[in-house]
Amino acid sequence: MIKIKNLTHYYNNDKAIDDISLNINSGEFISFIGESGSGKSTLLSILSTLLKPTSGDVYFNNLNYTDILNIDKFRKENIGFIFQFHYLINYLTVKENIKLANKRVKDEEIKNLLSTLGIENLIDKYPNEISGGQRQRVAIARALINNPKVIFADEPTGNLDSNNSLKVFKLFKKLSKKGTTIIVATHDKNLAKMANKIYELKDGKIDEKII
Ligand SMILES: Nc1ncnc2c1ncn2[C@@H]1O[C@H](COP(=O)(O)OP(=O)(O)OP(=O)(O)O)[C@@H](O)[C@H]1O
Repeated sequence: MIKIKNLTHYYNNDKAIDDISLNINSGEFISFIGESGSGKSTLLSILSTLLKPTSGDVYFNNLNYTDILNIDKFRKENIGFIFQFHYLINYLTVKENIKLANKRVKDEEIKNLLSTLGIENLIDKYPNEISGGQRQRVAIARALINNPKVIFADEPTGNLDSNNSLKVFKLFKKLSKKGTTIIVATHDKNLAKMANKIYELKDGKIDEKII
């Protein structure tokens, strides 16, 4: 589904990604681990179309990223983003925040999704009225509302306690079993183990495939 060929990225003269080639199949749950600065965020930014690599190619179902004509449409149709910091809008309710991703979505669908995430009772609350773990689940709901084919999650549990972190990774596992491709960067080796495959990055290279 995602094919990475000889991907290299420099920030000025510093090499952050060093000639990575990799294939990711549809429905796979992949974790990238590695020390701070090893290149995880850079790699996820490139794979999720947010950053153009210095050289190399990324294909999504054989479509080269460089050939995407309408990037907003492509992202909306294919990609869900989850970051460490949730970026919810404080003056919008949970429901309104989710509607930002899709104005036409029905309230019923939002309710169903929130219910799978165990937070249906928060639908009319504002972000500052709910906990950090709940906010992260709202951000995940927002990423899921368009049924993306692939979800990119960069340190999605970085500000969550272990219980909420586990819930998030269990949800990823469930989604991948239903066919969504999940690509996560995390520092947490134990959580990373819930993926089908773990790749360790070192100095911008894939150092080791753990599973
Ligand atoms: N915007 C930027 N400008 C310059 N250098 C950058 C930039 N972003 C990252 N880097 C550098 O690129 C390398 C890889 O960083 P990256 O953030 O991808 O690693 P990471 O594994 O995600 O780290 P962390 O776990 O701390 O988020 C590091 O040497 C970092 O300093």
